[in-house]
Amino acid sequence: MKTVIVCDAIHSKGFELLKQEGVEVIDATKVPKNELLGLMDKADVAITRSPTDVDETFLNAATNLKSLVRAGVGVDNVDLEACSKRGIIAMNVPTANTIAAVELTMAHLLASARSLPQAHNHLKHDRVWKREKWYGVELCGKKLGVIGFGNIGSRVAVRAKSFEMEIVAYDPYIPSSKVTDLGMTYTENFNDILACDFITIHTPKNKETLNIIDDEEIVQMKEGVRLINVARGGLYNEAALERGLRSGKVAYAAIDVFSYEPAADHPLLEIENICVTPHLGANTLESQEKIAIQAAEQALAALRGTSYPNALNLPFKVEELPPFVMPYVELLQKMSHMAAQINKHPITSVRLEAEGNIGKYVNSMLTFALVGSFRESLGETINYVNAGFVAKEKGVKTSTIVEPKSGYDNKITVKVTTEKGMTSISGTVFGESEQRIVNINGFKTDFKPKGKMIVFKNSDVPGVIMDISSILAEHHINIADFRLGRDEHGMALAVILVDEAIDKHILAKLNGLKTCIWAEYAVL
Ligand SMILES: NC(=O)C1=CN([C@@H]2O[C@H](COP(=O)(O)OP(=O)(O)OC[C@H]3O[C@@H](n4cnc5c(N)ncnc54)[C@H](O)[C@@H]3O)[C@@H](O)[C@H]2O)C=CC1
Ligand SMILES: O=C(O)CCC(=O)C(=O)O
Repeated sequence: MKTVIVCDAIHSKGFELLKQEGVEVIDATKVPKNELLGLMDKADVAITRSPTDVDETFLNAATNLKSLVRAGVGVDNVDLEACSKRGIIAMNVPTANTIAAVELTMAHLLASARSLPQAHNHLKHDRVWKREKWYGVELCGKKLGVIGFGNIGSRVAVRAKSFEMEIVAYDPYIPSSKVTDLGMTYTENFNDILACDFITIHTPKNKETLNIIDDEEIVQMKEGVRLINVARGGLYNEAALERGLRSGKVAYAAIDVFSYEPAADHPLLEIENICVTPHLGANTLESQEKIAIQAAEQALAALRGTSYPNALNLPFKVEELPPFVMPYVELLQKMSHMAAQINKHPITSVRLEAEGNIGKYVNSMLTFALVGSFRESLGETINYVNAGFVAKEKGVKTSTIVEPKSGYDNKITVKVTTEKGMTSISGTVFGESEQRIVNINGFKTDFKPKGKMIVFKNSDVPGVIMDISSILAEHHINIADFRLGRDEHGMALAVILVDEAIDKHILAKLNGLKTCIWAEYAVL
């Protein structure tokens, strides 16, 4: 039975879904993080949230892990490269908590304009009714700088615009029209953001965005600027923010996320003019239910091996490959697997050549050639995520090239080179999905890449077919199909499809025939 470990709290609907499907579920949501490691080797799939760091320590303990579902958006606490090296497919759940995070940002934006928590505490806890102490500012007519105009940032902007704010958006990775079509200002100049009255950030946390607001930026800001962060701690340098707040340059900060969490002892909590929440961006009932269901569905799909929704570390996006490419991809993996079976030596290079429209997709397709080539020696441990890493680690050279057409609308050729030489196999697809291997090592052929087959290279002299068939008959091996290709140098190459498996003794007898150059066996 397959096992899913749930490392952090998710809505009960997620647990129900997993249990309905009959998988073993380990509920580790209340297990301390140091004890969690002791359970990780049991899991095929793990579901995590922000409290669980998926780092080398976690992954070293997760010896059986095939997939990981981060039940949320941000993957700054998931070591994607370490996952890829281990062949672990990492997925996130990118949109289920968008509205929850957007609405919390709006709450923080309003709180920051009116010092809501401070006014609340003054009345409720200090029992002081002092209206003159709590003068705020209006959002209407003010400029809101939005850094990162993705799912959350763009929706915050739309809501803020309805409060009659003027929106200035900075996001170098989107077309400007995404902003301007909404009647907002797009800028490539970060200084335009620094000139705003309110600034909110909605980018991932990475090398580029860490400390994107630091002392230098705060110096350039307006006196009395208000800063909101519902994305990740550290995007605003926390020490710089503290200095800005203490000096009064920053009038107010509203912060949901911290560079370390839990952050109950964080220095920012000592500051008066700040509104803080303990990473509540995703914490609405609606969002938690949606995330848990989607995370469970993704975990189940991964367990079935049928799909990997929102996979983050596949070297290609399956959904971006047009349907006509899919049979080629499958054919390529089979051809590469065949090449590795008939040339069973350490692989030194894998080259993919393509003719026709299929040529546009050679780079994505290379992964499938690598998986096929390594399948023989590495079995199921090789997959689409780690194939590139394995090739690099083994020093296997890879290349792709688009060639002019040579008679087929589309043709792919994989050339697998080992210490003993190169094996070249070409294939094409007839109609929508009829896969055919059409050439092996320069010998024309035509057969479906399926079943048990002997590949036999020989001197093109009379009697060879009889010699082969009598050895096979002697061992009660039925021939299902026989395809012969000949060249102009007196050589021939036969692909003999057989009904029964060929063992090494039969193969040795075939190789012992006087006319045989070599004979190999492959199963597809
Ligand atoms: N507080 C919380 O509980 C939550 C926090 N988050 C955080 O919010 C972040 C944003 O989430 P979404 O909007 O869903 O992600 P998204 O991927 O839809 O949007 C991110 C945007 O940031 C932009 N971006 C990337 N690098 C940038 C840079 N250097 N400068 C400016 N823009 C840049 C991207 O182009 C993209 O448009 C997540 O990465 C996550 O860390 C998300 C959900 C809940
Ligand atoms: O609830 C969580 O795990 C945090 C949500 C979050 O920060 C995210 O989705 O990026």
